Amino acid sequence: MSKPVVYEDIPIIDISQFKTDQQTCVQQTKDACENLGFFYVKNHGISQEKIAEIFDISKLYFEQQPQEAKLKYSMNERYHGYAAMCTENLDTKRTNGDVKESFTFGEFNDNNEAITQVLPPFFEERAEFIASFYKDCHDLCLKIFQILATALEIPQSEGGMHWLEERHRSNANTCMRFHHYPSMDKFDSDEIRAGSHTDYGSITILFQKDIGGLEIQPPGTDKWFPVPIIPNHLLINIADCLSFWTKGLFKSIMHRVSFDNENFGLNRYSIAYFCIAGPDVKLDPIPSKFIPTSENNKDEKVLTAGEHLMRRARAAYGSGY
Ligand SMILES: O=C(O)CCC(=O)C(=O)O
Ligand SMILES: [Fe+2]
Repeated sequence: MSKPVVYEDIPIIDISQFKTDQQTCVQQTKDACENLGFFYVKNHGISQEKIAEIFDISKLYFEQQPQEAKLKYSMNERYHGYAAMCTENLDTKRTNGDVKESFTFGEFNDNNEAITQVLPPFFEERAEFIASFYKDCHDLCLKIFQILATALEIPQSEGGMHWLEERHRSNANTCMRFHHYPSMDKFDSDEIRAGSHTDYGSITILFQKDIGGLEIQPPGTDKWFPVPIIPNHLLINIADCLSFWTKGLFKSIMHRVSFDNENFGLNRYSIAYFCIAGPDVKLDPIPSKFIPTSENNKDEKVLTAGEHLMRRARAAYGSGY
């Protein structure tokens, strides 16, 4: 048994080291994925100016667009678009709804056009910038996939360091979500900003700003630990598909966003980039010496990334979408 992890142990990975000291970078990342499934990255290549601008766009949208205009572009059947306050229960055992509103962007084409949804004019006017930010996020995920595939020592003949990238050639299910968690007049411990959940895709990049509240539950515990915001660092977490592909070696752990006595009166904004494999990509084990092989029952149907996503999204949004 590895030692219990606490939040102080959320590792910081300098991903520029993948070029200069690959062994250290790869080993640190592997340990982080096996222990906690959450880590910070620094020298990640996404400019602070762009991050500030994308937060400005998100804030302006939630603050200034009339509710009627938001609702006109409500989530479509692919869960892209606007989701009003309390329409999602990330913890499917809860029914009050998470105290947040969100807007989800699907994929963009090379002309910066959204291809899975019709964008509201407010975002259409800013589509070039939003698409370029989306691409920055994707490029960062591809870098992280190279590190993870290297860590797993996937044989060249099977795809080597490109094994994970290959499975993300289609970005059809990847999405970027703006969150606005509004302030509350009084602290109510029964309410939650985002109920406890694991993420559905491969990895998530989380951009937080100013106001904390994110908490994680280390594997094997029932305790929650706050995740501090570290300036200029991004938070990465392993999501379900990577846990399936590694048969649980990489951890997709429970996290939530809660109210506390200090933050309940403050608006919170965050942005998540959920990098998700192509819809038909199978979630069978990665060929790696670190992952035990078992005799697969040939008749057993292997779940695909798309099936897992739809199953989880349907549970969280109910039949409302
Ligand atoms: O807003 C946050 O900090 C986290 C949100 C989250 O975990 C999610 O939407 O999956
Ligand atoms: Fe999450």
